[in-house]
Amino acid sequence: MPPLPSGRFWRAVLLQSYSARLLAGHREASNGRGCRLYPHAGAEELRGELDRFGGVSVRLAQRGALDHLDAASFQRGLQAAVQQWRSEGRIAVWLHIPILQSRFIAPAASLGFCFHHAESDSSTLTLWLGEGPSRLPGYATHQVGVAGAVFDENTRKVLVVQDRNKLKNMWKFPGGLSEPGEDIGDTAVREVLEETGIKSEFRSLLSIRQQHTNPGAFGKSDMYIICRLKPHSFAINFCQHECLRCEWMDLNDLVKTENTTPITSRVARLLLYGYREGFDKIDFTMEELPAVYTGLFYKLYHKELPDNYRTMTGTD
Ligand SMILES: NC(=O)C1=CN([C@@H]2O[C@H](COP(=O)(O)OP(=O)(O)OC[C@H]3O[C@@H](n4cnc5c(N)ncnc54)[C@H](O)[C@@H]3O)[C@@H](O)[C@H]2O)C=CC1
Ligand SMILES: [Mg+2]
Repeated sequence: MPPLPSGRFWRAVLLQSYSARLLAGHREASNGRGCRLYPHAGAEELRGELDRFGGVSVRLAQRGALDHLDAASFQRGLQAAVQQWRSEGRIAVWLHIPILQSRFIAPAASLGFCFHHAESDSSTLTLWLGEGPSRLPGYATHQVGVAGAVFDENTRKVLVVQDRNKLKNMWKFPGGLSEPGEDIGDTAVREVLEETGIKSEFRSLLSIRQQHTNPGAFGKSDMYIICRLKPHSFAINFCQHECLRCEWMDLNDLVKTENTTPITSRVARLLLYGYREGFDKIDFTMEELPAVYTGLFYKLYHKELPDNYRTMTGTD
């Protein structure tokens, strides 16, 4: 074995393979204390960083040092590293594995690592090292679907579709799954356009349904949000892949029909109430506000109130 670095460097790691040896190191990272795996003989460097909770995050390289490392050597090296992290009081290890290095998943799992999540090109495994049960947060728990109730106040008609791939042909509002980073209102407007060809504008949020272990959500929970939209065009050109039928239906007819889903029926009644009594009675409107994180903004949805609520300081 070659001489090991001393001082702040760790004393022992070792991933040994035909051509690569990796040495786990310890150093001051630019943003605080960090951990680092140092390769030998030109193999690519692997880094780990400490997070603010006392966990260590290791990102395996997409290519390079690990290409020639076999699973057994990786497992020995990881085991030594875990022992070191444990002795240093680290509370957890986050191991990010690019999809092309997936052969290291099984050896990590045999050391107690579990999947935390996977994206299209990588998976993230975790190992809890702290006391008691793991306090690491889970990954995404819900999918978000958004529908648009496009209501034309002039004709009292609302836009409805029937899905093509359903066992029962029920009327519902056009909608679909939100994309990462997409605002709720933008999803509603986009899905309505894609499914029906109708252009529209976001007005308010009407209802949120939360349903668990949804079969269409890969066993996760489903948030189904219905927005009120105002139409900007009226000529229907619906998506043949997703929809069987699409039409402008009188709101009274949608309220009365049995050929609809319970939630569509309920929201149709909500719309009718808003139409009669004023939409301010049913609308959750949106306001964009600056987040505590510099440069970021968020959308806040709540019932519209008289302006003086913004400056109220107490109950008097
Ligand atoms: N109660 C209601 O009125 C209904 C509410 N929803 C809600 O709408 C949201 C999802 O909307 P969607 O219109 O379903 O999403 P979407 O508009 O994003 O469309 C999903 C597309 O993926 C396709 N697809 C789904 N699973 C597939 C698979 N395994 N293989 C191949 N293609 C597949 C579908 O045919 C469809 O074309 C959810 O939040 C759900 O709860 C959906 C249907 C009815
Ligand atoms: Mg859809």
